[in-house]
Amino acid sequence: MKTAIRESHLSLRGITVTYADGHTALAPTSLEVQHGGFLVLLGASGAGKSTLLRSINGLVSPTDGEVSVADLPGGTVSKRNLLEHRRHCGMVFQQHHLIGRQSVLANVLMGKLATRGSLASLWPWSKADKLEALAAIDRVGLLEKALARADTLSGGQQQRIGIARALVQKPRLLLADEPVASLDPATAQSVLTLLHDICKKDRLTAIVSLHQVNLARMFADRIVGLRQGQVVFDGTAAQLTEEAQSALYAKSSPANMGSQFDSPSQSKEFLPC
Ligand SMILES: Nc1ncnc2c1ncn2[C@@H]1O[C@H](COP(=O)(O)OP(=O)(O)OP(=O)(O)O)[C@@H](O)[C@H]1O
Repeated sequence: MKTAIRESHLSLRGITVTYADGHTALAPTSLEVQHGGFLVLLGASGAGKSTLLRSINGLVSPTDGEVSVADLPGGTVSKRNLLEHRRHCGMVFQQHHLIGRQSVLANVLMGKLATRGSLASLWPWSKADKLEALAAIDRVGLLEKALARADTLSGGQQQRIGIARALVQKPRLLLADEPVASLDPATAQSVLTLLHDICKKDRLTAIVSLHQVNLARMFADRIVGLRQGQVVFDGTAAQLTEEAQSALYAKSSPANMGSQFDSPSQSKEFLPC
């Protein structure tokens, strides 16, 4: 087990999530995630992709199991080191979670609160902080928009700013929950290309949930397929045959999961990690 933790960036062992209403969204799930990999989570709506991502950064407390991170003091994520874990864990959301009436720069600086604590927002940002935020905005190609209101940007531009906000945190692990779900196909591909290129250049470990199988095939080093809370596929894009893809999105429920999974995914409130 120790060897696996040393070689992996992230180890999930028997992570299980049953929500307060009795829904088991994630059956016991174990995964070893290697350093610097670009792992894509696929699965139909309600399969448990967001639940898995949120279990990793502690936005959801697993009912059972543990998450271990190679470079985290203590190794296993617990209440004691959760904040430290989140400092190194950037998150990109489907709906950006930008504050529309604030400037792009102010939104990106929010990413620094993960490393400084929320009280930092009570004091003016230092010049060094602003320069770092501007550098992150430049990396996503939107420096000329730094002083524009966030709500004047297009959806694709807003998602680029969401990426810049995660980057300013200097994460080691980047989690992205359907980051391109609300974009048109061409914009989705260009935003995902940007995210992929940055992760590779900075050697970030990335776990990205997607609905677009074609994009997963294009960018993933590894695809993990979830179906009704269980891992039913784990392999490369080449190994995801048409048959495996059909099985991943098949409608019928596994016998042991019951009808609790028939309801559509509910909307959820996310918080930055
Ligand atoms: N807070 C919650 N309370 C109860 N059930 C929940 C909660 N959040 C999610 N669920 C349920 O858990 C299951 C998995 O949801 P989850 O959002 O993880 O799936 P998903 O694969 O990310 O779906 P989507 O692609 O639609 O976002 C679904 O049945 C969903 O309704």
